[in-house]
Amino acid sequence: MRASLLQIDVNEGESVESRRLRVASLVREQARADLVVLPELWTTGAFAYEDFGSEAEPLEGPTYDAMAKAASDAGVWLHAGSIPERTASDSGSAAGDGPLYNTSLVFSPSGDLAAVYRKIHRFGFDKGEAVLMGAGQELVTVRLPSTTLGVATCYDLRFPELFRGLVDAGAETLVVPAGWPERRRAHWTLLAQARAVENQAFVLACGTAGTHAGVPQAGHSIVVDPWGEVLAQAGAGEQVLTVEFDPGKVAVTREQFPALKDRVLGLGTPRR
Ligand SMILES: O=C(O)CCC(=O)C(=O)O
Repeated sequence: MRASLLQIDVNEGESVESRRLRVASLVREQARADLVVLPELWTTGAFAYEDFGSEAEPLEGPTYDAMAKAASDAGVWLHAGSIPERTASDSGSAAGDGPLYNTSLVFSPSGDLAAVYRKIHRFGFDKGEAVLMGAGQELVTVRLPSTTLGVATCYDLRFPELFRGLVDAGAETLVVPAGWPERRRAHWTLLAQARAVENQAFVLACGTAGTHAGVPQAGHSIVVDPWGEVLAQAGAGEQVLTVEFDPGKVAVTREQFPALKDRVLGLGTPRR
């Protein structure tokens, strides 16, 4: 399986529209890949909180259209990263009045929508995304011909129980688009390796480059195998990180070192 992670430079010097066009043409150039992965909130920038409202799109908005077409033009599975999604109000009366979500879109090689994942753990504690966006409620896996993807977004990487849920649902390749900041880059690499080792799964973690809203981005997108080995890691700038890997290695690793089978569930709370 050949995967290309597109570590996009997200900065205010480029309009959302130009970036969308540029990213679509970069996706089209990856026709030799089976799977292409984009970062979190690459239209606005994950820290550009002030733009979330004005740049939010309905699910089937301009980014959806551009990415569906790019996926089918290239004939690739495309995890199109995430968009700030504007939902309809609960009453359904006026499209666009409901909560925002940090929503990931996955397209099949024919450009059909294969999955939608709304980020479960919102970043910012009591500000930023945590107050501006709603929380997703559902774990999402996507069946590809050679592997099952489990999808998560950025801050989700810190919550191992989410990944265990994905593994229980059959995930073998964990895909994590992110807009991770440079100041916590060490955590990014460490957590990507930890999620791979503990779940005996591939981790494909794709971040952004550049600086937006005054926050330098970590870049250093990373691909880790089920044994925790780093197969490839990007540098700091915009980069296409391409790797080939054998998805069959997940089953082999889980068979040869069957730690997942030794899980003890329902341990409860410690006795005082
Ligand atoms: O957990 C972190 O350090 C970064 C998380 C983040 O930037 C995000 O989820 O947007």
